[in-house]
Amino acid sequence: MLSLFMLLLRRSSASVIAIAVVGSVAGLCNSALLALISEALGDGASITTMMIAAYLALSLGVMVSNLLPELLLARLSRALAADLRLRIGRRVLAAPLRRLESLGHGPVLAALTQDLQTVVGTASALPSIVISSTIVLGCLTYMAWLSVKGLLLVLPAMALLVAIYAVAARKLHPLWRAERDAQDDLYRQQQHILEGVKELKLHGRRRGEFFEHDFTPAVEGVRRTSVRASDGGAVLGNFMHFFTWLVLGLALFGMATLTSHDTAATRGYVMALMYMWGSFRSLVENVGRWAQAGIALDKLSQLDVSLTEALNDDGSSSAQLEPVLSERHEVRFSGVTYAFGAQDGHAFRVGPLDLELRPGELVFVVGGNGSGKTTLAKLFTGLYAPESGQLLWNGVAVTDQNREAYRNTFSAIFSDFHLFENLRGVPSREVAAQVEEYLRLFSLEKKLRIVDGRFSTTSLSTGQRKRLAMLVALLEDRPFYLFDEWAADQDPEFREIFYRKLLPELAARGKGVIVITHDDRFFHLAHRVIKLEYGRLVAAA
Ligand SMILES: Nc1ncnc2c1ncn2[C@@H]1O[C@H](COP(=O)(O)OP(=O)(O)OP(=O)(O)O)[C@@H](O)[C@H]1O
Repeated sequence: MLSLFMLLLRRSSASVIAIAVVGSVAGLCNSALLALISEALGDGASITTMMIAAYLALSLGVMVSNLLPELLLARLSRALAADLRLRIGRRVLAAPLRRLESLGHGPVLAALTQDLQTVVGTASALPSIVISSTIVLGCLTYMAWLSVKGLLLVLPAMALLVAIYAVAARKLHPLWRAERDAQDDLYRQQQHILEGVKELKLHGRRRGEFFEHDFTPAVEGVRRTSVRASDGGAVLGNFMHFFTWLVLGLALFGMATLTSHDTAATRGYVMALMYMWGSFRSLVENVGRWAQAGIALDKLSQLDVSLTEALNDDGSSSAQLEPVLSERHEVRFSGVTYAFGAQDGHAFRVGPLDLELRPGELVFVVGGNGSGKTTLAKLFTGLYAPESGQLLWNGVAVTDQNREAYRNTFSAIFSDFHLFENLRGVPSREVAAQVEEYLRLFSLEKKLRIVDGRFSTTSLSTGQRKRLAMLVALLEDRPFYLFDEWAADQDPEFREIFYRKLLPELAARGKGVIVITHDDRFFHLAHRVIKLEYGRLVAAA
Protein backbone atom coordinates (compact mmCIF):
# COMPACT_ATOMS: atom_id res chain seq x y z
CA MET A 1 0.00 0.00 0.00
CA LEU A 2 2.77 2.34 1.00
CA SER A 3 4.71 1.66 -2.17
CA LEU A 4 1.79 2.63 -4.42
CA PHE A 5 1.34 5.81 -2.41
CA MET A 6 5.06 6.54 -2.66
CA LEU A 7 4.97 5.96 -6.41
CA LEU A 8 2.11 8.46 -6.76
CA LEU A 9 3.89 10.91 -4.49
CA ARG A 10 7.11 10.58 -6.46
CA ARG A 11 5.25 11.09 -9.75
CA SER A 12 3.67 14.34 -8.57
CA SER A 13 3.68 15.30 -4.92
CA ALA A 14 1.82 18.53 -5.84
CA SER A 15 -1.09 16.52 -7.31
CA VAL A 16 -1.21 14.18 -4.31
CA ILE A 17 -1.28 17.15 -1.92
CA ALA A 18 -3.97 18.87 -4.02
CA ILE A 19 -6.04 15.65 -4.05
CA ALA A 20 -5.68 15.35 -0.27
CA VAL A 21 -6.61 19.00 0.37
CA VAL A 22 -9.53 19.21 -2.06
CA GLY A 23 -10.70 15.71 -1.10
CA SER A 24 -10.74 16.82 2.55
CA VAL A 25 -12.86 19.82 1.56
CA ALA A 26 -15.29 17.38 -0.12
CA GLY A 27 -15.47 15.31 3.06
CA LEU A 28 -16.02 18.42 5.18
CA CYS A 29 -18.80 19.66 2.86
CA ASN A 30 -20.46 16.24 3.12
CA SER A 31 -20.25 16.25 6.91
CA ALA A 32 -21.50 19.82 7.10
CA LEU A 33 -24.48 18.86 4.90
CA LEU A 34 -25.28 16.04 7.33
CA ALA A 35 -25.13 18.39 10.30
CA LEU A 36 -27.37 20.85 8.45
CA ILE A 37 -29.95 18.17 7.59
CA SER A 38 -29.88 16.88 11.14
CA GLU A 39 -30.38 20.44 12.41
CA ALA A 40 -33.29 21.04 10.02
CA LEU A 41 -34.97 17.80 11.15
CA GLY A 42 -34.52 18.64 14.84
CA ASP A 43 -37.54 19.18 17.10
CA GLY A 44 -38.89 22.71 16.65
CA ALA A 45 -36.24 23.69 14.10
CA SER A 46 -37.17 26.54 11.81
CA ILE A 47 -35.97 26.62 8.20
CA THR A 48 -34.24 29.91 7.40
CA THR A 49 -33.08 31.41 4.08
CA MET A 50 -29.59 31.15 5.48
CA MET A 51 -30.03 27.39 5.86
CA ILE A 52 -31.25 27.00 2.26
CA ALA A 53 -28.36 29.10 0.93
CA ALA A 54 -25.87 27.07 2.99
CA TYR A 55 -27.46 23.85 1.75
CA LEU A 56 -27.08 24.94 -1.90
CA ALA A 57 -23.53 26.19 -1.38
CA LEU A 58 -22.49 22.96 0.35
CA SER A 59 -24.09 20.79 -2.38
CA LEU A 60 -22.18 22.78 -4.98
CA GLY A 61 -19.02 22.48 -2.85
CA VAL A 62 -19.47 18.67 -2.73
CA MET A 63 -19.74 18.49 -6.51
CA VAL A 64 -16.69 20.65 -7.24
CA SER A 65 -14.51 19.16 -4.52
CA ASN A 66 -15.39 15.61 -5.60
CA LEU A 67 -14.76 16.33 -9.25
CA LEU A 68 -11.39 18.03 -8.90
CA PRO A 69 -9.54 15.14 -7.16
CA GLU A 70 -11.06 12.71 -9.67
CA LEU A 71 -9.78 14.77 -12.60
CA LEU A 72 -6.36 15.16 -11.00
CA LEU A 73 -6.10 11.50 -10.17
CA ALA A 74 -7.17 10.38 -13.63
CA ARG A 75 -4.14 12.27 -14.94
CA LEU A 76 -1.81 11.16 -12.17
CA SER A 77 -2.64 7.44 -12.37
CA ARG A 78 -2.42 7.38 -16.18
CA ALA A 79 0.89 9.23 -16.03
CA LEU A 80 2.13 6.65 -13.51
CA ALA A 81 1.02 3.80 -15.80
CA ALA A 82 2.77 5.46 -18.75
CA ASP A 83 5.95 5.84 -16.64
CA LEU A 84 5.86 2.17 -15.68
CA ARG A 85 5.22 1.07 -19.28
CA LEU A 86 8.11 3.20 -20.57
CA ARG A 87 10.35 1.97 -17.77
CA ILE A 88 9.65 -1.68 -18.51
CA GLY A 89 9.99 -1.05 -22.26
CA ARG A 90 13.39 0.56 -21.67
CA ARG A 91 14.45 -2.25 -19.34
CA VAL A 92 13.40 -4.90 -21.84
CA LEU A 93 15.39 -3.17 -24.59
CA ALA A 94 18.43 -2.80 -22.35
CA ALA A 95 18.31 -6.32 -20.88
CA PRO A 96 20.65 -8.94 -22.33
CA LEU A 97 19.05 -11.04 -25.06
CA ARG A 98 19.86 -14.26 -23.19
CA ARG A 99 17.92 -13.09 -20.13
CA LEU A 100 14.85 -12.22 -22.22
CA GLU A 101 15.04 -15.54 -24.04
CA SER A 102 14.93 -17.48 -20.77
CA LEU A 103 12.23 -15.24 -19.23
CA GLY A 104 9.81 -15.69 -22.15
CA HIS A 105 7.14 -13.24 -23.32
CA GLY A 106 4.43 -14.32 -20.85
CA PRO A 107 5.60 -12.54 -17.66
CA VAL A 108 6.44 -9.33 -19.54
CA LEU A 109 3.04 -9.20 -21.25
CA ALA A 110 1.19 -10.06 -18.02
CA ALA A 111 3.02 -7.26 -16.20
CA LEU A 112 2.42 -4.73 -18.98
CA THR A 113 -1.32 -5.46 -19.18
CA GLN A 114 -2.77 -7.10 -16.06
CA ASP A 115 -0.57 -5.57 -13.36
CA LEU A 116 -0.53 -2.08 -14.79
CA GLN A 117 -4.32 -2.09 -15.03
CA THR A 118 -4.57 -3.18 -11.40
CA VAL A 119 -2.22 -0.40 -10.32
CA VAL A 120 -4.12 2.28 -12.27
CA GLY A 121 -7.52 0.97 -11.09
CA THR A 122 -6.42 0.92 -7.47
CA ALA A 123 -4.75 4.30 -7.57
CA SER A 124 -8.06 5.73 -8.83
CA ALA A 125 -9.52 5.03 -5.39
CA LEU A 126 -7.25 7.65 -3.77
CA PRO A 127 -9.80 10.53 -3.87
CA SER A 128 -12.43 8.22 -2.44
CA ILE A 129 -10.05 7.30 0.40
CA VAL A 130 -9.41 10.97 1.20
CA ILE A 131 -13.09 11.94 0.96
CA SER A 132 -14.23 8.95 3.04
CA SER A 133 -11.61 9.69 5.71
CA THR A 134 -12.79 13.29 5.99
CA ILE A 135 -16.46 12.27 6.12
CA VAL A 136 -15.64 9.80 8.90
CA LEU A 137 -13.70 12.45 10.83
CA GLY A 138 -16.42 15.09 10.24
CA CYS A 139 -19.16 12.72 11.40
CA LEU A 140 -17.19 11.63 14.46
CA THR A 141 -16.71 15.30 15.40
CA TYR A 142 -20.45 15.88 14.97
CA MET A 143 -21.23 12.79 17.09
CA ALA A 144 -18.80 13.93 19.78
CA TRP A 145 -20.59 17.28 19.81
CA LEU A 146 -23.93 15.43 20.25
CA SER A 147 -22.60 13.14 22.96
CA VAL A 148 -19.03 12.27 23.87
CA LYS A 149 -20.25 9.19 25.75
CA GLY A 150 -21.75 7.80 22.54
CA LEU A 151 -18.28 7.52 21.08
CA LEU A 152 -17.60 4.82 23.67
CA LEU A 153 -19.89 2.65 21.58
CA VAL A 154 -18.85 3.78 18.12
CA LEU A 155 -15.04 3.91 18.37
CA PRO A 156 -14.57 0.33 19.70
CA ALA A 157 -16.97 -0.90 16.98
CA MET A 158 -14.86 0.85 14.34
CA ALA A 159 -11.63 -0.56 15.78
CA LEU A 160 -13.18 -4.03 15.83
CA LEU A 161 -14.17 -3.73 12.18
CA VAL A 162 -10.65 -2.66 11.16
CA ALA A 163 -9.16 -5.56 13.13
CA ILE A 164 -11.57 -8.10 11.56
CA TYR A 165 -10.82 -6.72 8.11
CA ALA A 166 -7.05 -6.85 8.68
CA VAL A 167 -7.19 -10.49 9.82
CA ALA A 168 -9.49 -11.46 6.94
CA ALA A 169 -7.33 -9.61 4.37
CA ARG A 170 -4.28 -11.47 5.63
CA LYS A 171 -6.12 -14.75 5.06
CA LEU A 172 -7.27 -13.57 1.62
CA HIS A 173 -3.80 -12.45 0.53
CA PRO A 174 -2.60 -15.95 -0.52
CA LEU A 175 -5.82 -16.37 -2.52
CA TRP A 176 -5.23 -13.10 -4.38
CA ARG A 177 -1.63 -14.10 -5.01
CA ALA A 178 -2.63 -17.57 -6.25
CA GLU A 179 -5.09 -15.92 -8.65
CA ARG A 180 -2.39 -13.64 -10.02
CA ASP A 181 0.12 -16.52 -10.37
CA ALA A 182 -2.48 -18.52 -12.28
CA GLN A 183 -2.79 -15.61 -14.71
CA ASP A 184 0.92 -15.92 -15.63
CA ASP A 185 0.27 -19.46 -16.83
CA LEU A 186 -2.85 -18.37 -18.72
CA TYR A 187 -0.87 -15.68 -20.56
CA ARG A 188 1.67 -18.32 -21.60
CA GLN A 189 -1.01 -20.64 -22.96
CA GLN A 190 -2.82 -17.78 -24.73
CA GLN A 191 0.45 -16.96 -26.43
CA HIS A 192 0.67 -20.58 -27.65
CA ILE A 193 -2.86 -20.36 -29.05
CA LEU A 194 -2.04 -17.20 -31.01
CA GLU A 195 1.43 -18.16 -32.18
CA GLY A 196 0.63 -21.82 -32.83
CA VAL A 197 -2.74 -21.35 -34.45
CA LYS A 198 -1.65 -22.86 -37.80
CA GLU A 199 -0.13 -25.95 -36.19
CA LEU A 200 -3.17 -26.41 -33.96
CA LYS A 201 -5.63 -26.01 -36.84
CA LEU A 202 -3.75 -28.56 -38.91
CA HIS A 203 -3.52 -31.23 -36.25
CA GLY A 204 -6.80 -32.17 -34.62
CA ARG A 205 -5.23 -34.50 -32.07
CA ARG A 206 -2.55 -32.02 -31.05
CA ARG A 207 -5.22 -29.32 -30.81
CA GLY A 208 -7.40 -31.58 -28.63
CA GLU A 209 -4.52 -32.50 -26.33
CA PHE A 210 -3.26 -28.92 -26.12
CA PHE A 211 -6.76 -27.74 -25.29
CA GLU A 212 -7.35 -30.45 -22.71
CA HIS A 213 -3.96 -30.64 -21.02
CA ASP A 214 -2.54 -27.13 -21.38
CA PHE A 215 -5.13 -24.48 -22.16
CA THR A 216 -8.06 -25.82 -20.11
CA PRO A 217 -5.99 -26.33 -16.91
CA ALA A 218 -4.67 -22.76 -17.28
CA VAL A 219 -8.20 -21.36 -17.74
CA GLU A 220 -9.48 -23.57 -14.91
CA GLY A 221 -6.59 -22.44 -12.71
CA VAL A 222 -7.66 -18.81 -13.09
CA ARG A 223 -11.35 -19.71 -12.65
CA ARG A 224 -10.72 -21.77 -9.50
CA THR A 225 -8.37 -19.29 -7.84
CA SER A 226 -10.49 -16.28 -8.73
CA VAL A 227 -13.69 -17.95 -7.43
CA ARG A 228 -11.89 -18.65 -4.14
CA ALA A 229 -10.65 -15.07 -3.93
CA SER A 230 -14.07 -13.70 -4.88
CA ASP A 231 -15.86 -16.00 -2.36
CA GLY A 232 -13.54 -14.75 0.34
CA GLY A 233 -14.25 -11.16 -0.71
CA ALA A 234 -18.01 -11.78 -0.76
CA VAL A 235 -18.03 -13.35 2.73
CA LEU A 236 -15.98 -10.46 4.07
CA GLY A 237 -18.14 -7.83 2.32
CA ASN A 238 -21.38 -9.32 3.64
CA PHE A 239 -20.01 -9.79 7.10
CA MET A 240 -19.18 -6.09 7.06
CA HIS A 241 -22.73 -5.39 5.96
CA PHE A 242 -24.07 -7.44 8.87
CA PHE A 243 -21.67 -5.59 11.14
CA THR A 244 -23.11 -2.29 9.89
CA TRP A 245 -26.59 -3.24 11.12
CA LEU A 246 -25.10 -4.48 14.36
CA VAL A 247 -23.44 -1.12 14.99
CA LEU A 248 -26.62 0.77 14.05
CA GLY A 249 -28.61 -1.42 16.45
CA LEU A 250 -26.01 -0.76 19.10
CA ALA A 251 -26.39 2.98 18.56
CA LEU A 252 -30.17 2.78 18.47
CA PHE A 253 -30.61 0.71 21.62
CA GLY A 254 -27.40 1.49 23.52
CA MET A 255 -27.47 5.27 23.04
CA ALA A 256 -30.74 5.64 24.90
CA THR A 257 -29.10 4.14 28.02
CA LEU A 258 -25.82 6.02 27.56
CA THR A 259 -27.46 9.42 26.98
CA SER A 260 -30.21 8.95 29.56
CA HIS A 261 -32.91 8.76 26.88
CA ASP A 262 -31.85 11.91 24.99
CA THR A 263 -33.86 11.16 21.81
CA ALA A 264 -32.34 14.08 19.84
CA ALA A 265 -28.84 12.74 20.48
CA THR A 266 -29.91 9.17 19.63
CA ARG A 267 -31.57 10.33 16.39
CA GLY A 268 -28.50 12.41 15.47
CA TYR A 269 -26.21 9.44 16.20
CA VAL A 270 -28.23 6.98 14.14
CA MET A 271 -28.40 9.43 11.23
CA ALA A 272 -24.69 10.25 11.42
CA LEU A 273 -23.81 6.58 11.69
CA MET A 274 -25.99 5.62 8.72
CA TYR A 275 -24.29 8.32 6.74
CA MET A 276 -20.77 7.67 7.97
CA TRP A 277 -20.68 3.89 8.03
CA GLY A 278 -20.88 3.57 4.25
CA SER A 279 -17.87 5.86 3.92
CA PHE A 280 -16.06 4.00 6.68
CA ARG A 281 -16.64 0.65 5.00
CA SER A 282 -15.55 1.97 1.62
CA LEU A 283 -12.45 3.43 3.32
CA VAL A 284 -11.54 0.06 4.86
CA GLU A 285 -12.28 -1.80 1.61
CA ASN A 286 -10.33 0.65 -0.55
CA VAL A 287 -7.35 0.41 1.76
CA GLY A 288 -7.72 -3.39 1.41
CA ARG A 289 -7.71 -3.07 -2.38
CA TRP A 290 -4.42 -1.24 -2.10
CA ALA A 291 -3.03 -4.40 -0.52
CA GLN A 292 -4.12 -6.26 -3.66
CA ALA A 293 -2.33 -3.68 -5.79
CA GLY A 294 0.76 -4.55 -3.75
CA ILE A 295 0.73 -7.97 -5.46
CA ALA A 296 0.67 -6.31 -8.90
CA LEU A 297 3.48 -3.97 -7.82
CA ASP A 298 5.44 -6.98 -6.53
CA LYS A 299 5.09 -8.65 -9.91
CA LEU A 300 6.18 -5.47 -11.68
CA SER A 301 9.16 -5.02 -9.43
CA GLN A 302 10.09 -8.71 -9.67
CA LEU A 303 10.26 -8.28 -13.42
CA ASP A 304 12.14 -5.04 -13.04
CA VAL A 305 14.57 -6.59 -10.59
CA SER A 306 15.08 -9.72 -12.66
CA LEU A 307 15.83 -7.58 -15.69
CA THR A 308 18.05 -5.31 -13.60
CA GLU A 309 19.95 -8.27 -12.16
CA ALA A 310 20.46 -9.52 -15.64
CA LEU A 311 21.70 -6.11 -16.69
CA ASN A 312 24.36 -6.35 -14.03
CA ASP A 313 25.43 -9.68 -15.52
CA ASP A 314 26.62 -8.06 -18.69
CA GLY A 315 26.23 -4.42 -17.72
CA SER A 316 24.82 -3.42 -21.10
CA SER A 317 22.55 -0.94 -19.42
CA SER A 318 25.46 1.19 -18.40
CA ALA A 319 27.10 0.89 -21.79
CA GLN A 320 28.42 4.21 -22.91
CA LEU A 321 28.38 4.89 -26.60
CA GLU A 322 32.08 4.98 -27.11
CA PRO A 323 32.63 4.08 -30.71
CA VAL A 324 36.17 3.29 -31.66
CA LEU A 325 36.78 5.74 -34.43
CA SER A 326 38.19 3.91 -37.36
CA GLU A 327 37.70 3.70 -41.07
CA ARG A 328 38.71 0.08 -41.02
CA HIS A 329 36.62 -2.30 -38.96
CA GLU A 330 37.76 -5.74 -38.04
CA VAL A 331 36.73 -8.25 -35.40
CA ARG A 332 38.77 -10.94 -33.74
CA PHE A 333 37.67 -13.76 -31.45
CA SER A 334 40.37 -14.84 -29.06
CA GLY A 335 39.50 -18.06 -27.19
CA VAL A 336 35.82 -17.07 -27.08
CA THR A 337 33.43 -19.50 -25.40
CA TYR A 338 29.74 -19.38 -24.68
CA ALA A 339 27.54 -21.91 -22.90
CA PHE A 340 23.84 -22.41 -22.38
CA GLY A 341 23.69 -23.49 -18.74
CA ALA A 342 22.42 -26.80 -17.45
CA GLN A 343 19.29 -24.97 -16.22
CA ASP A 344 18.29 -24.61 -19.89
CA GLY A 345 18.02 -28.39 -20.19
CA HIS A 346 21.07 -29.66 -22.03
CA ALA A 347 24.28 -27.77 -21.58
CA PHE A 348 25.72 -26.67 -24.92
CA ARG A 349 29.06 -24.98 -25.36
CA VAL A 350 30.42 -23.01 -28.27
CA GLY A 351 34.18 -22.56 -28.53
CA PRO A 352 36.87 -21.88 -27.63
CA LEU A 353 36.96 -19.99 -30.92
CA ASP A 354 39.79 -18.08 -32.56
CA LEU A 355 38.49 -16.25 -35.61
CA GLU A 356 38.79 -13.07 -37.58
CA LEU A 357 36.51 -11.00 -39.76
CA ARG A 358 38.29 -8.39 -41.85
CA PRO A 359 36.91 -5.58 -44.00
CA GLY A 360 35.94 -6.73 -47.48
CA GLU A 361 35.88 -10.35 -46.36
CA LEU A 362 33.05 -12.74 -47.19
CA VAL A 363 32.89 -15.56 -44.63
CA PHE A 364 30.44 -18.47 -44.90
CA VAL A 365 29.52 -20.33 -41.70
CA VAL A 366 28.36 -23.86 -42.30
CA GLY A 367 27.50 -26.85 -40.14
CA GLY A 368 24.65 -29.17 -39.19
CA ASN A 369 21.53 -28.14 -37.31
CA GLY A 370 22.32 -27.33 -33.72
CA SER A 371 26.05 -27.03 -34.39
CA GLY A 372 26.06 -23.50 -32.94
CA LYS A 373 25.95 -21.28 -36.07
CA THR A 374 23.27 -18.91 -34.76
CA THR A 375 24.94 -18.80 -31.34
CA LEU A 376 28.17 -17.82 -33.08
CA ALA A 377 26.20 -15.17 -35.01
CA LYS A 378 24.86 -13.75 -31.74
CA LEU A 379 28.39 -13.66 -30.33
CA PHE A 380 29.70 -11.97 -33.47
CA THR A 381 27.01 -9.30 -33.36
CA GLY A 382 27.48 -8.65 -29.63
CA LEU A 383 23.99 -9.91 -28.74
CA TYR A 384 25.60 -12.49 -26.43
CA ALA A 385 28.64 -11.56 -24.36
CA PRO A 386 31.38 -14.24 -24.37
CA GLU A 387 31.55 -16.33 -21.25
CA SER A 388 35.32 -16.41 -21.51
CA GLY A 389 37.92 -15.24 -24.00
CA GLN A 390 37.92 -11.89 -25.73
CA LEU A 391 36.18 -10.20 -28.60
CA LEU A 392 38.45 -7.56 -30.09
CA TRP A 393 37.14 -4.76 -32.25
CA ASN A 394 39.91 -3.03 -34.15
CA GLY A 395 42.26 -4.40 -31.51
CA VAL A 396 40.19 -3.00 -28.63
CA ALA A 397 38.44 -5.43 -26.27
CA VAL A 398 34.64 -5.30 -26.49
CA THR A 399 33.47 -4.79 -22.93
CA ASP A 400 30.27 -3.79 -21.17
CA GLN A 401 31.23 -0.18 -21.82
CA ASN A 402 31.45 -0.33 -25.60
CA ARG A 403 29.33 -3.37 -26.49
CA GLU A 404 26.38 -1.18 -27.46
CA ALA A 405 28.58 0.79 -29.85
CA TYR A 406 30.05 -2.45 -31.20
CA ARG A 407 26.57 -3.88 -31.87
CA ASN A 408 25.78 -0.79 -33.91
CA THR A 409 28.45 -1.71 -36.44
CA PHE A 410 26.35 -4.70 -37.56
CA SER A 411 23.37 -5.02 -39.81
CA ALA A 412 21.86 -8.47 -39.39
CA ILE A 413 18.99 -10.55 -40.70
CA PHE A 414 18.42 -13.56 -38.45
CA SER A 415 16.19 -16.41 -39.55
CA ASP A 416 13.57 -15.28 -37.00
CA PHE A 417 13.93 -11.62 -38.05
CA HIS A 418 11.33 -8.97 -37.29
CA LEU A 419 10.11 -6.48 -39.86
CA PHE A 420 9.04 -3.07 -38.59
CA GLU A 421 6.36 -1.09 -40.39
CA ASN A 422 8.70 1.79 -41.10
CA LEU A 423 12.27 2.70 -41.84
CA ARG A 424 13.19 3.79 -38.33
CA GLY A 425 16.84 4.73 -37.92
CA VAL A 426 17.36 5.37 -41.65
CA PRO A 427 17.11 8.90 -43.12
CA SER A 428 14.30 7.97 -45.51
CA ARG A 429 14.45 11.13 -47.68
CA GLU A 430 18.18 10.82 -48.30
CA VAL A 431 17.87 7.21 -49.44
CA ALA A 432 14.77 7.61 -51.64
CA ALA A 433 16.64 6.91 -54.89
CA GLN A 434 18.32 3.81 -53.44
CA VAL A 435 14.96 2.59 -52.15
CA GLU A 436 13.49 2.72 -55.67
CA GLU A 437 16.49 0.86 -57.03
CA TYR A 438 16.31 -1.91 -54.37
CA LEU A 439 12.54 -2.25 -54.73
CA ARG A 440 13.07 -2.99 -58.41
CA LEU A 441 16.01 -5.31 -57.73
CA PHE A 442 13.90 -7.34 -55.28
CA SER A 443 10.76 -7.24 -57.49
CA LEU A 444 8.87 -5.43 -54.78
CA GLU A 445 8.09 -2.25 -56.72
CA LYS A 446 4.58 -3.44 -57.55
CA LYS A 447 3.90 -4.76 -54.06
CA LEU A 448 4.66 -1.80 -51.87
CA ARG A 449 5.68 1.81 -51.67
CA ILE A 450 7.58 3.64 -48.97
CA VAL A 451 5.90 6.91 -48.09
CA ASP A 452 7.48 9.17 -45.46
CA GLY A 453 9.59 6.26 -44.32
CA ARG A 454 6.57 3.98 -43.88
CA PHE A 455 5.91 0.78 -45.82
CA SER A 456 2.51 0.79 -47.53
CA THR A 457 2.18 -2.87 -46.46
CA THR A 458 4.09 -5.64 -44.74
CA SER A 459 1.53 -8.30 -45.70
CA LEU A 460 3.95 -10.09 -47.98
CA SER A 461 5.09 -13.64 -48.59
CA THR A 462 7.94 -14.93 -46.39
CA GLY A 463 10.42 -14.55 -49.25
CA GLN A 464 9.20 -11.02 -50.00
CA ARG A 465 9.38 -10.06 -46.32
CA LYS A 466 12.98 -11.28 -46.23
CA ARG A 467 13.77 -9.24 -49.33
CA LEU A 468 12.24 -6.18 -47.67
CA ALA A 469 14.40 -6.86 -44.58
CA MET A 470 17.40 -7.04 -46.92
CA LEU A 471 16.43 -3.68 -48.43
CA VAL A 472 16.41 -2.15 -44.93
CA ALA A 473 19.75 -3.78 -44.05
CA LEU A 474 21.38 -2.46 -47.23
CA LEU A 475 20.11 1.05 -46.51
CA GLU A 476 21.66 0.87 -43.01
CA ASP A 477 25.10 0.78 -44.62
CA ARG A 478 26.97 -0.69 -41.63
CA PRO A 479 30.60 -1.93 -41.60
CA PHE A 480 29.51 -5.54 -40.91
CA TYR A 481 26.71 -7.67 -42.30
CA LEU A 482 25.34 -10.93 -41.01
CA PHE A 483 22.78 -13.08 -42.83
CA ASP A 484 21.42 -16.19 -41.13
CA GLU A 485 20.13 -18.51 -43.87
CA TRP A 486 18.67 -15.55 -45.75
CA ALA A 487 18.52 -17.37 -49.06
CA ALA A 488 16.64 -20.38 -47.66
CA ASP A 489 13.22 -18.93 -48.55
CA GLN A 490 14.21 -17.34 -51.87
CA ASP A 491 13.50 -18.67 -55.33
CA PRO A 492 16.50 -19.41 -57.59
CA GLU A 493 16.51 -15.94 -59.18
CA PHE A 494 16.99 -14.19 -55.85
CA ARG A 495 19.47 -16.78 -54.58
CA GLU A 496 21.59 -15.95 -57.62
CA ILE A 497 21.22 -12.22 -56.95
CA PHE A 498 22.13 -12.75 -53.29
CA TYR A 499 25.23 -14.89 -53.80
CA ARG A 500 26.52 -13.53 -57.08
CA LYS A 501 25.63 -9.85 -56.88
CA LEU A 502 24.79 -8.58 -53.38
CA LEU A 503 27.43 -10.40 -51.34
CA PRO A 504 30.34 -9.65 -53.69
CA GLU A 505 29.22 -6.02 -53.94
CA LEU A 506 29.11 -5.67 -50.15
CA ALA A 507 32.60 -7.20 -49.88
CA ALA A 508 33.84 -4.91 -52.66
CA ARG A 509 32.56 -1.93 -50.65
CA GLY A 510 34.80 -3.05 -47.76
CA LYS A 511 32.08 -4.62 -45.60
CA GLY A 512 32.88 -7.65 -43.45
CA VAL A 513 30.14 -10.17 -44.29
CA ILE A 514 29.16 -13.35 -42.45
CA VAL A 515 26.71 -15.68 -44.17
CA ILE A 516 25.22 -18.70 -42.44
CA THR A 517 24.28 -21.04 -45.22
CA HIS A 518 23.61 -24.60 -46.35
CA ASP A 519 23.84 -23.70 -50.08
CA ASP A 520 27.00 -25.69 -50.91
CA ARG A 521 26.57 -24.76 -54.59
CA PHE A 522 27.84 -21.26 -53.70
CA PHE A 523 30.54 -22.10 -51.13
CA HIS A 524 33.29 -21.39 -53.68
CA LEU A 525 32.21 -17.70 -53.76
CA ALA A 526 33.29 -17.13 -50.14
CA HIS A 527 36.73 -15.91 -49.16
CA ARG A 528 36.59 -18.33 -46.24
CA VAL A 529 34.28 -21.11 -45.10
CA ILE A 530 34.06 -21.87 -41.39
CA LYS A 531 32.58 -25.20 -40.37
CA LEU A 532 31.10 -25.83 -36.92
CA GLU A 533 30.36 -29.14 -35.26
CA TYR A 534 28.96 -29.33 -31.73
CA GLY A 535 30.02 -25.72 -31.18
CA ARG A 536 33.62 -26.34 -32.27
CA LEU A 537 35.45 -25.11 -35.30
CA VAL A 538 36.30 -28.20 -37.32
CA ALA A 539 37.44 -26.62 -40.55
CA ALA A 540 38.21 -23.22 -41.99
CA ALA A 541 38.98 -23.13 -45.68
N1 LIG B 1 17.90 -19.87 -26.35
C1 LIG B 1 18.51 -21.03 -26.10
N2 LIG B 1 18.44 -21.59 -24.87
C2 LIG B 1 19.07 -22.73 -24.58
N3 LIG B 1 19.80 -23.43 -25.47
C3 LIG B 1 19.90 -22.94 -26.71
C4 LIG B 1 19.26 -21.72 -27.09
N4 LIG B 1 19.55 -21.48 -28.38
C5 LIG B 1 20.33 -22.51 -28.78
N5 LIG B 1 20.54 -23.37 -27.79
C6 LIG B 1 21.36 -24.58 -27.83
O1 LIG B 1 22.48 -24.32 -28.64
C7 LIG B 1 22.61 -25.28 -29.65
C8 LIG B 1 23.03 -24.58 -30.93
O2 LIG B 1 21.95 -23.78 -31.38
P1 LIG B 1 22.12 -22.82 -32.63
O3 LIG B 1 20.83 -22.16 -32.85
O4 LIG B 1 23.30 -21.97 -32.43
O5 LIG B 1 22.41 -23.90 -33.79
P2 LIG B 1 22.43 -23.69 -35.37
O6 LIG B 1 23.69 -24.30 -35.83
O7 LIG B 1 22.18 -22.27 -35.72
O8 LIG B 1 21.20 -24.61 -35.78
P3 LIG B 1 20.22 -24.50 -37.06
O9 LIG B 1 21.01 -24.88 -38.28
O10 LIG B 1 19.19 -25.50 -36.73
O11 LIG B 1 19.70 -23.10 -37.10
C9 LIG B 1 21.28 -25.99 -29.76
O12 LIG B 1 21.46 -27.36 -29.93
C10 LIG B 1 20.64 -25.74 -28.44
O13 LIG B 1 20.86 -26.85 -27.60
